[in-house]
Amino acid sequence: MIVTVTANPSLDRTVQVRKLVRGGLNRASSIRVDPGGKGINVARALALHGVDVRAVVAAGGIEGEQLVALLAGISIDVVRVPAVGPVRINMSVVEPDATVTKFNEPGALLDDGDARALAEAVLSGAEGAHWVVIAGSLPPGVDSAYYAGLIRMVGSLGVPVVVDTSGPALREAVQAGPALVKPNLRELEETVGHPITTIGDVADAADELLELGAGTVLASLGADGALLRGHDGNCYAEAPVTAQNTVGAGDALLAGYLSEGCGGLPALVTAVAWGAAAASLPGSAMPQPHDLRPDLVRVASRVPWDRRLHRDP
Ligand SMILES: Nc1ncnc2c1ncn2[C@@H]1O[C@H](COP(=O)(O)OP(=O)(O)OP(=O)(O)O)[C@@H](O)[C@H]1O
Ligand SMILES: O=P(O)(O)OC[C@@]1(O)O[C@H](CO)[C@@H](O)[C@@H]1O
Repeated sequence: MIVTVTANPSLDRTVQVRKLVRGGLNRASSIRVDPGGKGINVARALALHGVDVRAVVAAGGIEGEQLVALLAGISIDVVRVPAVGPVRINMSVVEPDATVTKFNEPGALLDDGDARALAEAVLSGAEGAHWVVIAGSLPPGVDSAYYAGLIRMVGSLGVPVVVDTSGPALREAVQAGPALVKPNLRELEETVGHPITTIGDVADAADELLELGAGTVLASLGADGALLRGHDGNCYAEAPVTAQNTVGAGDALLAGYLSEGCGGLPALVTAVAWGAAAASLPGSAMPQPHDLRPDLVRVASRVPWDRRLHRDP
């Protein structure tokens, strides 16, 4: 069983427009709502592939009820900690050329009692789990050391932890020694404090995370695929697809990696297939088995260290 933790979930509202007019009236031609937040997305992707998964989520208000209702059709054991504040709504505006403009709310204040209840809900069901996945931002009111503390507590149960977060919480979480960390390019740059332009730069930044305390680094590079770097080596893979909406692709990548229990290159190949499939789907839809195109995944026999990265804004 895999346990995911989402301290700051969301309802992901995706609005399609014909043209985005800044300062003007934008009429939507279609909308969709997905249950969101990184840990929730990892759980959705795993459940769609038959993996036994529990999602522990702090979810208050009627938006929290809606979030749980949206998850009802998927085989996830949802453990809801009824937080005081309502679940946020994150909006993506999509233009016909697939440009996505995303607005993430900070989320409602999570008070000390809620944060403690969330940690207790994680710990009470973590023993014997294959992984605990801590993913997404921290909501207002929660100390940046919260994830680091949770990693240490879960680690003391002998359960490996993966973390995917951002800002000061990411650096502190890495120092707590998670088995795996999944940064994207922006998160790598903010953690090491300098720009990254090539795959070689990604490897150097990943080395800094390994030195800080991470067991392995799965760096997601958008259209450039992903680099897996550990103390005993590295591998690189990518899959060219026509992207429709990349929101949640990093969560699908991570879920794919975890679904291959053995790690290493086979897990990276699965991860990239799941990430590319998510990027080619609308909204923050997670891929199902029939969406996957493993035939598109290219594994580099030699990592192209000097290759310059495509960058999203
Ligand atoms: N345009 C694309 N073409 C092909 N594959 C893509 C594209 N965008 C993303 N991917 C795949 O999805 C993975 C995750 O993408 P990315 O690095 O953008 O994640 P992320 O920033 O963590 O996303 P999110 O936070 O929205 O989940 C990449 O490693 C890659 O395998
Ligand atoms: O604000 P955070 O917690 O960093 O990210 C939240 C979020 O952007 O991440 C998911 C995609 O990875 C979305 O479902 C959600 O809207």
